[in-house]
Amino acid sequence: MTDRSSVPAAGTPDRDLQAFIAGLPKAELHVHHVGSASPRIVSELAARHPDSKVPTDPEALADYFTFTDFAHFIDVYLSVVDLIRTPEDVRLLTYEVARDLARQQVRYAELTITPFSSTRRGIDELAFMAAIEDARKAAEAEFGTVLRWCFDIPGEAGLESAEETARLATDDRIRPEGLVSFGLGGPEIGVPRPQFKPYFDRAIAAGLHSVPHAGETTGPETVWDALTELRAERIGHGTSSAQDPKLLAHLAEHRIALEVCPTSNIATRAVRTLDEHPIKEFTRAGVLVTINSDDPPMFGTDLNNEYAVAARLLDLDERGLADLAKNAVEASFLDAPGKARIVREIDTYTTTWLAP
Ligand SMILES: Nc1ncnc2c1ncn2[C@@H]1O[C@H](CCC(=O)c2cccc(C(=O)O)c2)[C@@H](O)[C@H]1O
Ligand SMILES: [Zn+2]
Repeated sequence: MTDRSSVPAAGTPDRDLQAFIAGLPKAELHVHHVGSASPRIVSELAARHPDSKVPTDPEALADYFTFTDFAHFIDVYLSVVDLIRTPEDVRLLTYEVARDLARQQVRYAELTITPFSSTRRGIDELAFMAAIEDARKAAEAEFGTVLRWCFDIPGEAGLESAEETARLATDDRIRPEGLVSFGLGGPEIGVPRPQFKPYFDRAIAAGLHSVPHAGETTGPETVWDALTELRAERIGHGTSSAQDPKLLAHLAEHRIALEVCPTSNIATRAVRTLDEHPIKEFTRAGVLVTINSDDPPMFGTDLNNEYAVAARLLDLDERGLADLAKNAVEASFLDAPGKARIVREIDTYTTTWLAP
């Protein structure tokens, strides 16, 4: 067995609670498209492209997905991005991601996609949009899981990537029907958030929600920048918010949710250990916490495991877990009837589970 000691095992030894989580209807708000490629899909694509340094053997892949720091994680991430070369690769990846989400009883997911990374590698932009939309519609019809898109700027790739992402997200002839939000990802160090303000302004004017990553690998000032300059409605990670009580109070007062991804933070070494993760400080301050998986196969996790980790860190029972699932529904960009339907489902499931 490959050593994955940097990644925590399942968060709780309580089998009943794990079974409850497995069946709990959920919403996933922070999960990356390419970062969700299963080991099977990655191996298959790597075998198809022997020039790639990505291993084809699943055992070797687990080793390959062990990261020394955040920069190393991004290097590895981009080597997987390099495997996706045709619209059919994009369609297959998207459809398989939806299948994995459906298996975990995820009813609704906002998937972060970086279209710049694909168009700059030569995939035709309209064929790219058609591929994700085709997969979205097939997944909804076949699995009942509703997918929506967040297009993110890979900030380290510079303003050229911001311009391209804004163009693809706002041009009516190109933007896909499932697009609901606009994001910013990649390394934060040396990539100040305020420079992206004009692009977020354009996306917001076009009706998109603002959901940048911030405070994952830098301090709380980055989260403030995301709020004031990029008009963030939710924050990706926001881990360092715990260092600033005024910021926590602001997030709580304005119901700005944090998209917390505990195992990701350990795997990329943004946080040292799970026990040092500030999630408890967030809930204590009254911040709306949502639980997410980020890049699940790369971090040896899935959304169900993230709920198990949260149950341990926050000492939650079934009702507490159901409340976490409802937080994600509340913070989602689903319409009101859609939210009410999933909340009802969560309540019915929980009541039935707890009935004597
Ligand atoms: N935990 C995470 N935290 C932050 N981001 C995360 C996380 N997980 C996944 N991502 C993704 O990583 C991408 C990074 C891509 C990037 O930096 C880059 C730089 C230069 C060139 C190119 C290119 O494509 O040519 C790409 C982001 O866009 C984001 O979607
Ligand atoms: Zn992320």
